[in-house]
Amino acid sequence: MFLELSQLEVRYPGRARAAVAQVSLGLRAGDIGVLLGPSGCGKTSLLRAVAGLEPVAAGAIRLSSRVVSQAGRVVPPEQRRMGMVFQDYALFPHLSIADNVGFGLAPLSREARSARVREVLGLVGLEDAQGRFPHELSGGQQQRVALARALAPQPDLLLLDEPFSNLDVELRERLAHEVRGILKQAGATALMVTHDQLEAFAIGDVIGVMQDGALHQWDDAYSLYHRPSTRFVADFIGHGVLLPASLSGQGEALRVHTPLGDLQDLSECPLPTAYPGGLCDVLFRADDIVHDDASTVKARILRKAFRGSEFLYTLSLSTGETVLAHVPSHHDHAVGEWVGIRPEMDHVVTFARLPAA
Ligand SMILES: Nc1ncnc2c1ncn2[C@@H]1O[C@H](COP(=O)(O)OP(=O)(O)OP(=O)(O)O)[C@@H](O)[C@H]1O
Repeated sequence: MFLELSQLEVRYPGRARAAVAQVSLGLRAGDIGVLLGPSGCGKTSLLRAVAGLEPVAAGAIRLSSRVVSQAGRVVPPEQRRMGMVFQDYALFPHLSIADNVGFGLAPLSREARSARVREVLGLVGLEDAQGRFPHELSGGQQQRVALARALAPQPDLLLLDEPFSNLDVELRERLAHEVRGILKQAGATALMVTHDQLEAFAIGDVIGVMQDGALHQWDDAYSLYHRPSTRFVADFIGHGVLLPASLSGQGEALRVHTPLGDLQDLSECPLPTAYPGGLCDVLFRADDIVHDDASTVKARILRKAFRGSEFLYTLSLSTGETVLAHVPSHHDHAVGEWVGIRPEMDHVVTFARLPAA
């Protein structure tokens, strides 16, 4: 692993709870990692610790197997060969784009510096902007300049702190895709913080979901969505609900009884002995529920949200539970109508029931 965090803990004076608690993860060279989570979950504290801007209370941060942070010892940021991109671009307003990008290249000769500036501005698609000033560029262009400036000295690791949060929602996801392309072309290893899951999915090879300082899962986007390892991840990523279910039998006779009927495809399903009395909760994603007029399971439409090619229906079952379903938008039913639905899932994701409150 290029970047390795082991049992990392970050604490602030006077705060009883750790801002980052026992986080372990590894990022391979050339990979883009993303830390995702709600406000206050500790992602910025973790990024700042990796940058060397925050001391660590316990555990260690290693870069290329060398310890750069542990309790009582922090290699300063300037000795870590890292680049940083912040949400506010932090460009120098009185310097031209070329001078902004060349700022960290002082040790190079004038020729080498301007060649490198041209090269990285080419990488971010702004080779023609060299002589312009930051205020003459759009927000998205300024952020690409900030990226070029961070990449210019060829850092070992690039850290990005909510780099798109000052941009329009539509621009964010597009820029995230573009930045991914740029980082891959530069062969950069990067760690980014965001609270926006579409951004995280667009840019990350591996994504960590954090809550209350803890890292719940460090995985690719597909696994976070389809194989969430905790209830929090299941709830935080994508649309879905957890419904009470019971497991019975084993082998071919293994059954999952749910309010939507018995589930057929049981790959990855634990045995009934995994839960007391075989009672558990099962995750139903909106795309696990198919609209089927022939189905005996009926649900009433509570709400519907138009998403272009599909509707996101919120449905109430006759048993009282609420489920979500993505339905192609040519099936345009009215709120209050009863429609047939059936589950269609690739695999079953189960969690232990929460103790009754
Ligand atoms: N300098 C500080 N001093 C004391 N407590 C802090 C400090 N910085 C952050 N915290 C606390 O540490 C916890 C984690 O904060 P952090 O900024 O890392 O979260 P975050 O996930 O990045 O949130 P956001 O998305 O809102 O920036 C929070 O409870 C926060 O109040």
